[in-house]
Amino acid sequence: MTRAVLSLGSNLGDRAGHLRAAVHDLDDVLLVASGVYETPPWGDDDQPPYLNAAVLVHDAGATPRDWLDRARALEATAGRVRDPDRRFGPRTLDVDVIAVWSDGGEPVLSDDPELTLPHPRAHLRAFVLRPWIDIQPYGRLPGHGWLTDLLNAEPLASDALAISPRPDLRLESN
Ligand SMILES: Nc1ncnc2c1ncn2[C@@H]1O[C@H](COP(=O)(O)OP(=O)(O)OP(=O)(O)O)[C@@H](O)[C@H]1O
Ligand SMILES: Nc1nc2c(c(=O)[nH]1)N=C(CO)CN2
Repeated sequence: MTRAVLSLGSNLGDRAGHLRAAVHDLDDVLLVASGVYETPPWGDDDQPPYLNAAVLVHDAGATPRDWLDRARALEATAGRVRDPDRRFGPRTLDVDVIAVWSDGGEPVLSDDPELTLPHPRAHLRAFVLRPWIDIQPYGRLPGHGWLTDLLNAEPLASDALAISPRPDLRLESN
């Protein structure tokens, strides 16, 4: 049995539609969805702004690997095409497995390149932590500490200032 935080991002096509479709697809495991945020591109400036959100999901039978498979399936449904020359380039939908916890609430740690847990760049990304803190205000990023501390320290504090809530684009929560 595992819980996971997944991060959702889109900056191509019907951005809000891609996020909504992903959340709809996760309906059977969804505990709560964050607000939607407009965020400047991170890691590759020459692309449109993203919409980002985060979800907390739970499945009695899911292994950590099942969450990755589910994330990939959601990206495929959104027609994501990978450009090998642009690692952080534009995409219809990006779903990352940010952190996973076992039944007892212990964080799952992994250095497997196929599924690194927690996600190796989550602590650098205000676009991940800002939505996440909506749904877990007392949340901790395993190995890095409280979300509040991470978001209130540089460089993320400055990045967070450039993030705009989009209350007009609410996602469904169960
Ligand atoms: N926690 C994780 N969540 C999602 N993918 C992961 C994770 N750890 C390792 N990966 C691997 O990373 C590879 C690249 O994933 P992807 O193409 O989504 O990267 P990206 O979204 O461009 O970059 P980033 O992972 O930095 O957001 C995938 O093949 C996947 O197996
Ligand atoms: N703002 C923002 N920037 C990104 C995002 C994302 O979801 N939001 N995803 C990326 C993929 O690695 C690269 N850069």
